[in-house]
Amino acid sequence: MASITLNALAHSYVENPTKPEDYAIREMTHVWEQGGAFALLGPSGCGKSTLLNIISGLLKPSNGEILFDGKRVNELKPEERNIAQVFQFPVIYDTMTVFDNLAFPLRNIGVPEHKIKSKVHEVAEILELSDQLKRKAKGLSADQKQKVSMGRGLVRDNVSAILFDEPLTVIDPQLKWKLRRKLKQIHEQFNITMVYVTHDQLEASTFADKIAVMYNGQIVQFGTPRELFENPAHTFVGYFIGSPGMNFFDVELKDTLTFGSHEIATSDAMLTRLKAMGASNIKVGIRPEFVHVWDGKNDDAFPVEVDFVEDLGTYKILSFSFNGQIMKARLSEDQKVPSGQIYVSFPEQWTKVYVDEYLVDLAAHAINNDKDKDKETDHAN
Ligand SMILES: Nc1ncnc2c1ncn2[C@@H]1O[C@H](COP(=O)(O)OP(=O)(O)OP(=O)(O)O)[C@@H](O)[C@H]1O
Repeated sequence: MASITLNALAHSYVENPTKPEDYAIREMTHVWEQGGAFALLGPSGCGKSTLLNIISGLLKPSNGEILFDGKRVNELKPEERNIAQVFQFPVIYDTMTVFDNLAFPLRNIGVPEHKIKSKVHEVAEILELSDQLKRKAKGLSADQKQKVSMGRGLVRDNVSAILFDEPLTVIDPQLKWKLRRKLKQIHEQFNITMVYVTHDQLEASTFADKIAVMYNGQIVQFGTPRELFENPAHTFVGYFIGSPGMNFFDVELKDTLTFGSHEIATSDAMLTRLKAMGASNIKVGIRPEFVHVWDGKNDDAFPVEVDFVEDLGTYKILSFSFNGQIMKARLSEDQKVPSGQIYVSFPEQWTKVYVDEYLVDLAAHAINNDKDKDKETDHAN
């Protein structure tokens, strides 16, 4: 087991990178703590595989360091890093038996045959492969093959971490949840640091305790599934997490925040902060789940026009036009289906403000200010 630290890490596939867009990984410092179950979540092309390959040693980063338990491993070859990697497509030897496939990494490093036998049986038991050990791998189903791939990582005692790169891509949907549960169980049993790469928010949140959301070569937020949902640190997180994603609209900072002729309720502390920042490019975000749809007329709410209502079985998604922009609200099953002009409001607690796409987090700002004050007091003493 190991903690994995990325220290001022950056990577470009371009020979002489000059601008941020030249980098597949933009400079980042990040820690995956020892023994955690993590997900790296982001859309295609955001840099997930590049980052995994750098950690496992298949790719040398252009800048920065990778540390396992605080020790630099940049110069170590993949086989010296004790990292197991499970890819989208199972990497196994079709002509070998399941037993021999699982034994392969141990035979490679000269482990005695009696130890191999007990380890292979132990891992096969956990993966529910015991009755397949004598079979040739060729005849296995895709999910069984992927389990063998995982098993090849788990047989080694000295594995520091297991990296999963979209491991369920080739698995039938009805078997996915089974394998996901297996992975979770393996994590609990082995207490190994696991990093699970995916573009699927459901896979990420069912597997991981903490998710790193990646966008344009950067980790824009690292938090629990709940934190990502309730307090997206970047507009991309709001948009990417949730179904449908967060509503965003551009607002202007005057005496208050305005959207067209509408005033958007926000605290005085927020207005003071935005003015102090000299903020322009301001967006307000609210999740469809938190938009309040009133049953009747309400003078304190915004009049909006219903566009259409989508019935998704246990809930409905209401699309409405507010100041010419289409937004969404989630209605529960028993809520009245509205039409025509209706009234909606945005509870202040769930109305988030973003400047240049990043959340203006007053709570974090207050903590940092307190820390700065403590430092000043320390210096004064
Ligand atoms: N070998 C390569 N040479 C040049 N550019 C590359 C190479 N591999 C990846 N890239 C580029 O680096 C960026 C990040 O790619 P990467 O494969 O790491 O993203 P990803 O998030 O894993 O995407 P996907 O889910 O599609 O695999 C992309 O713009 C991609 O085109």
